[in-house]
Amino acid sequence: QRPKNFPPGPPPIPLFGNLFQFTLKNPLKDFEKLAERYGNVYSLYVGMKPVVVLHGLKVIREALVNKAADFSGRPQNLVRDVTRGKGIILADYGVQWKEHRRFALMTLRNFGLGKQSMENRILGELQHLVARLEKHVGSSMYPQTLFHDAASNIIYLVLFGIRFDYGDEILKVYVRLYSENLKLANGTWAMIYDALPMLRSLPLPFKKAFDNYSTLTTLTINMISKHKTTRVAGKPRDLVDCYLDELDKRSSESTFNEEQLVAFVMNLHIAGTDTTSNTLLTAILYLMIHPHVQKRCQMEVDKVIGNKPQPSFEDRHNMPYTQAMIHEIQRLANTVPLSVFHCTTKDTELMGFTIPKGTTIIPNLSSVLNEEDQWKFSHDFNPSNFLNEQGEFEKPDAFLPFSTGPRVCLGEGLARMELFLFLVTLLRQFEFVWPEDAGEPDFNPVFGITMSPKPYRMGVRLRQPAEEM
Ligand code: HEM
Repeated sequence: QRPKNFPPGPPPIPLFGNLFQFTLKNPLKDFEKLAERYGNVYSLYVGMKPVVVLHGLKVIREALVNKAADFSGRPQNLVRDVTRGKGIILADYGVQWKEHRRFALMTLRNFGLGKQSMENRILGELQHLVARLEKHVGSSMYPQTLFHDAASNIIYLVLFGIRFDYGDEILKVYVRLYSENLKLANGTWAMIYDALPMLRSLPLPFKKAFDNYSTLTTLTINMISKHKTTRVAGKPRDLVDCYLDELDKRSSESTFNEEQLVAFVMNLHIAGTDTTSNTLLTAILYLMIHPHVQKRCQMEVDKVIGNKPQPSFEDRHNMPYTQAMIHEIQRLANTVPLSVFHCTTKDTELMGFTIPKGTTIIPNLSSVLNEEDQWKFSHDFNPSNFLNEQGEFEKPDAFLPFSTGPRVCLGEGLARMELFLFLVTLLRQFEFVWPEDAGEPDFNPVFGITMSPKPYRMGVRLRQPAEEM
């Protein structure tokens, strides 16, 4: 029985709710169909638990922005149990979250979003990436691991000021465990965990998420301990040093403590690796299949960067087409399609429906990124979605890959800087081609909390700047 005046939805079956109505391989189409049938605010049952899905820009903005205080909690589920609500991503909408979010934003800013240091860390990593790609010039390679490693290194450079060699064994463990947990978190077993609490103590595959997290915690604690041995209080080199300085300043009642630091570090690593690298992988896939878009970006890159040794983030203001291409990639990559789930913090109302406190809310960001009346070309890959009639870069309101409201992605600034500097640097030096023997490209992504393109090979060629061609 749905609560009184609750959003409508398909009838659930006892115990399992609406679980069997979804193609677990990719439920996004099912979400689409349900919105057509029940409207832009509808409900589902995951087991016995009601969940409300928000579809389209208008509804998502109404909840996450206009009624932010009511809709910015995080629900109780597998991921939350694994992390015990520590850190930022899954913290309740309360003091711990607020203090850590404010600290993270401020520190990321001071370390150089808009200033030099962050940019230098990214550009430094890119030199390693370029050197590695040069080894593959004239042949083809699978870029997945390399891009993951590079994105992970950037977060590590921000957190600890260190990087791992590509293919490093510890890095492999990190990336594997994080990726496994991300896939587990959105898969069948996570739903079964949520739906059927009586199964939670059994040795079923969701136990792996707890084991993985425990290994990651130990690795992170070791990293922090090692970092402390070279730290000078009051002279921060990176984000972890800043946190330790903050710990020295705060009283014992503060929400800042060592356990939080471990979760905080892991949060930023997990949130910043798969998201950025999967977006980059999507970019290269589309650019290989649309060589005219690749070429047009390269012409713009050559014109604006000229003989400068490296691009800078400021250059984006003179590169409307490349900016449009990157945003269009983010729209289609749909990297975090269902956002991170929210939860109501009190009994509330939305679009005339009543939603009780503690209800899980799924903001379907995918529905906004593909919403027909919001985009000139909602179904195609077309950078013109982000260009006005004068060819200037323009960002429609429905560009929400980072979500919106107080929980909006905390790493948006860093991610945007990474995507720009990565793609401009790579397109400047290389041409990427779809290998002749690679068959038909598959644009259907692998579904998860973060979506990734299916593994593919990319052909790497060295290129000459346009004026020399
Ligand atoms: C293309 C790259 C990225 C995309 C598409 C992306 C997307 C998102 C989305 C959709 C959310 C959920 C927002 C919500 O709950 O409404 C989120 C949250 C978050 N992201 Fe990102 N993200 C990206 C990169 C990053 C990076 C590089 C970092 C690390 C610095 C990061 C850190 C976070 C954190 C800490 C949160 C939780 C915020 C909170 O709960 O207050 N993200 N991100």
